[in-house]
Amino acid sequence: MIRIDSVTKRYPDGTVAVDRLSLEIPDRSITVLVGPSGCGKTTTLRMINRMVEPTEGTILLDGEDVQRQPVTTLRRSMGYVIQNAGLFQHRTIADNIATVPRMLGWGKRRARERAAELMERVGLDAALAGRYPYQLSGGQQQRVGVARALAADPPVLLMDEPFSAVDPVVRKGLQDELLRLQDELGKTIVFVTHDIDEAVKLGTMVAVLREGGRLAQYAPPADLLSHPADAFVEDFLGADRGIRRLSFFPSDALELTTDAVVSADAPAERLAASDAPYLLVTDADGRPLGWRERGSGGDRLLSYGRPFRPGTDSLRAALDCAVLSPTGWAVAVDADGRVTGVVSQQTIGEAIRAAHTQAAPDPDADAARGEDEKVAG
Ligand SMILES: Nc1ncnc2c1ncn2[C@@H]1O[C@H](COP(=O)(O)OP(=O)(O)OP(=O)(O)O)[C@@H](O)[C@H]1O
Repeated sequence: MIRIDSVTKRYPDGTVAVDRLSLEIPDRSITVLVGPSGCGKTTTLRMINRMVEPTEGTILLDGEDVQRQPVTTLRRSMGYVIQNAGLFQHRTIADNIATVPRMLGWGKRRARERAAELMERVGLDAALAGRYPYQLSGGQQQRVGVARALAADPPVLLMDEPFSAVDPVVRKGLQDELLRLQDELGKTIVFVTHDIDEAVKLGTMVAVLREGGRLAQYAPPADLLSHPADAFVEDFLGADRGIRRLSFFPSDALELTTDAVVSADAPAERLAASDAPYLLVTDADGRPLGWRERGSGGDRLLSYGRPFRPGTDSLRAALDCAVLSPTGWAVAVDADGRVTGVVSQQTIGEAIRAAHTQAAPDPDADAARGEDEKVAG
């Protein structure tokens, strides 16, 4: 939908912010531009809606050169969200959200209804509608920023470090919310961040830029983690690359066992009969209570840690549960929190090896990717 074709931006003082950048931004997905400070992310984003004009190259939207489109029409098709939300401080939350619909000539009532609908969509309490931005938390303001950008239902959303100014917990909530919203709305989102974890979590495609505004790599996040194009990308991805990549593998193929799971009200012989070193004890509803060490007297139970949900959680989550568990076994539960089985670190290790083998790319595909990268770079 958006095609950036050999675009360069040289500012009047001679700074080359973006250097011959080419990217195909797929329709209805999140494409993340990531890289160190000053590598040209914001400049690239602003060239898409023509807040900055390229020095060379073209940007096509649905096959049409954005330079040939009137700026107002272009910007109406693109919501824009920035860090700290950039809200109008003297307008209420509802009026902030209704800004673009009102500009487009919508009646007051319709605009207000739209604002209410969007507040619900982005998880804001309707009671906040009459407040002013300073009366909201940073995270709430950021949600208003997203709602405002979505108000006229533009097909494209440009987001420039939208979640950078909030604390990590709020940030995670906003990221989850964006993914949920995107599932519902299917916008074409271009998202700028300097945080590689955010990029890997949100992006369908991730473009890593390096200083001087050059493209270092453009790939889906799992490929980025498994095959960084060079030392710069590898360094930028940081530590724990292997572990982080496990987030892209599902945990539902893990072989669970119920041999070591017993109900607290099971007869004592059942506990004694098992030769497992640890037994997971559940309550009458099948929810986990803790681990009992074989041969240990009394009712003392070891913590079962945090369980994982096969089908929803990744192999990374399952491994984390096993690593955190005092027994080395992870506990699997269903949506109601009832135990469906347990799995050892060793079994998880085998599943990881199998996942890596399945995911190993064939050499031809690798060679093709190398060519693409050369073209893109
Ligand atoms: N109006 C301008 N005039 C001159 N140079 C500029 C201008 N705007 C940006 N630059 C320079 O262009 C380069 C790229 O800036 P840009 O803001 O696009 O980077 P960025 O990757 O978004 O950075 P950050 O992560 O710090 O926001 C930087 O060296 C910056 O100093």
